[in-house]
Amino acid sequence: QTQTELNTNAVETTPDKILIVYLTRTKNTKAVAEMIEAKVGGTLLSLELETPYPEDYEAIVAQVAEENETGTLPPLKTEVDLSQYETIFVGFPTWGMQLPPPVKTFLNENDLSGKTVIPFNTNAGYGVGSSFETVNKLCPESNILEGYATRGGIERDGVLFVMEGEKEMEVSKEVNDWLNSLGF
Ligand SMILES: Cc1cc2nc3c(=O)[nH]c(=O)nc-3n(C[C@H](O)[C@H](O)[C@H](O)COP(=O)(O)O)c2cc1C
Repeated sequence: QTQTELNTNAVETTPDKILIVYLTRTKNTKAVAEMIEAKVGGTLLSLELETPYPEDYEAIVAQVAEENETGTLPPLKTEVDLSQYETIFVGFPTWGMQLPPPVKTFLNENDLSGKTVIPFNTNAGYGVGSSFETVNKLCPESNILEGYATRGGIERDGVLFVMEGEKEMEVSKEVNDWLNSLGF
């Protein structure tokens, strides 16, 4: 193989042009974000709300359901200038089988057109729901690459952070394989 052929699948970017933005509550998605950063470099950015969600699980579930129903986009405290970034990883938990409202806010108020967008997700075992589809919809002019999802916590059952020990090793390997398959 020639050098050109070897590189056909390579994502042509440098760490200073990579942003890893994520929403997290119990830090599972954050752990995946850090694994991505360990492999490709880039800048980590946690999405924070102007008004944080309630600590109580039932209360946040109710509030998110209400926001999803009414299409409310909760204002973010986090502001970022995306102009220097070419590749944007967007990480989030599944909430109510959807993309969490703060991530909808982020994708709504920032222009990601012409950029490469790569979603990643943790969930309680019910999958990504409509979240990846919604990323596609909210980034119509972006080059969206295959996402990654894994099982995280099950807060409903009191299972919060799980990215340690064997699980952490397993996810870390999967994340590496996924990033390799994308050409990183
Ligand atoms: C408000 C809320 C709604 C959730 N809805 C779902 C869901 O619909 N499906 C699912 O599999 N997990 C659901 N979960 C569980 C989270 O997706 C899972 O615990 C995830 O790993 C949390 O990521 P984090 O630790 O980065 O916050 C929900 C969690 C919360 C707090």
